[in-house]
Amino acid sequence: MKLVIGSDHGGIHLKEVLKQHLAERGIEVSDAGTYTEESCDYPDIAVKVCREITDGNAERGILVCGTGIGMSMAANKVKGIRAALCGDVFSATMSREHNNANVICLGERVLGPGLALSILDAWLDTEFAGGRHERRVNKIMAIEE
Ligand SMILES: O=C(CO)[C@H](O)[C@H](O)[C@H](O)COP(=O)(O)O
Repeated sequence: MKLVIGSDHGGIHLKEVLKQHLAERGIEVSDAGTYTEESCDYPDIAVKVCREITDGNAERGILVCGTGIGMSMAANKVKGIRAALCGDVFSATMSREHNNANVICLGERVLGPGLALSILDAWLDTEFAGGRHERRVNKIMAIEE
C-alpha cells in the first residue's frame, strides 16, 4: 500500500513519529509537507495530500494538525475523499470497515504518540466490509454530484 502524509506546524512532530513507524512496518509513504515548524495553513496541506489520492498517486492519506479537526473539514471538501477524524482505536477500525475512509486525521495536541500509533495501525490493517456499507458509502459519494 502506498500512503501520503501531511501536517501543518501543529502536527509536524507527530507526523515524524508516524513516518518512522511506517518505515519500520515497511510501508511506503510520501511526505507532502509541511517541512518546518514555521506556521502554515492546514487547508493547503490537506488539499495537497488529497490530490495525491484522487490523482491515483497514493491509495490512502494521513493528515495531522493540532486537533485533526481543520484537516478533516478541509479534506472532506475534496471530491472523492472520505476523511475520518479518529481519537480512538474503535473509531479508526470502524472508519475503514463501515465507511471505507481513505484519509485519517489525527490531532498532535490531543493524542499521545502511543495512542496515535495504535489508531494508525488499526486504520491501516482494517479492510472495508462492503455489503450494506457499500450502499451507504455510495450515498455519501452521491452527495458530491
Ligand atoms: O486546524 C486545526 C484546528 O482545527 C489545527 O489544530 C491547527 O493545527 C491549529 O489551528 C493551528 O493553530 P496555531 O495557533 O496557528 O498553531
